[in-house]
Amino acid sequence: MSKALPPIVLDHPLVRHKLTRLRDHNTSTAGFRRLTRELSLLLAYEATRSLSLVPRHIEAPSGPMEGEELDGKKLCFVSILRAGNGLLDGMLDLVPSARVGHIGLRRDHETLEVSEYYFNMPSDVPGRTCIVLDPMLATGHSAAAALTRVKAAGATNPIFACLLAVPEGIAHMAELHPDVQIVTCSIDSHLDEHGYIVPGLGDAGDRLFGTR
Ligand SMILES: O=P(O)(O)OC[C@H]1O[C@H](OP(=O)(O)OP(=O)(O)O)[C@H](O)[C@@H]1O
Ligand SMILES: O=c1cc[nH]c(=O)[nH]1
Ligand SMILES: [Mg+2]
Repeated sequence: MSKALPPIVLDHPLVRHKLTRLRDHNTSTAGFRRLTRELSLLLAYEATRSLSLVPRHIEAPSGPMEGEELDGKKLCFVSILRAGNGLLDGMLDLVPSARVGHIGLRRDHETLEVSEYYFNMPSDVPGRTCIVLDPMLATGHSAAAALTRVKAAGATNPIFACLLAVPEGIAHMAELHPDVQIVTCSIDSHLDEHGYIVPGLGDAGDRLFGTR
């Protein structure tokens, strides 16, 4: 089997500070949303590091110069519903021209298997770099299912960006998608008996949308 790409972990004081506030169960719904948006902007900065550039000639105030611009088609962010939507605004703050796809995946609380209830991608995915978004990489079933769909739609070199990952989810992705670069703000300790990340931040969707 091919060797999986090692995950990239953001090691920055701002990320660690904001992540601690995010994990705090006293943080309000509004605070959780704001912190998720801020963290996703920092995540976008790292997740887009490998994008390629082409030369671009411009007239600077001091005269002509060879600058650079992003190569190829516009980026596509793919949100895994619901909680992936919490990462979208920060990503779009940094890359406003990106296209957006959505994949609805529901995790069964007993079996931890996922089922798809929605799929909507831009029509011209082939040749686009897709960054799949979900705050949580727990068992990895949701991320792996989403990556399978995004690859089938023709995405080139897809990337997976999350706030928290655990070794179990990273191993599942390494088995099924060793070519996918994972970018995360933290690798937490383990999963509990209900498939929740420890220490984690609770249920990301519920905290973002105030549903529990
Ligand atoms: O790695 P996994 O074990 O698959 O778990 C991670 C998934 O669980 C959560 O979604 P959930 O099913 O709770 O849906 P929600 O976003 O609608 O709350 C989370 O947002 C991920 O999509
Ligand atoms: O800890 C977890 C695991 C899966 N989904 C969440 O929202 N939180
Ligand atoms: Mg949830």
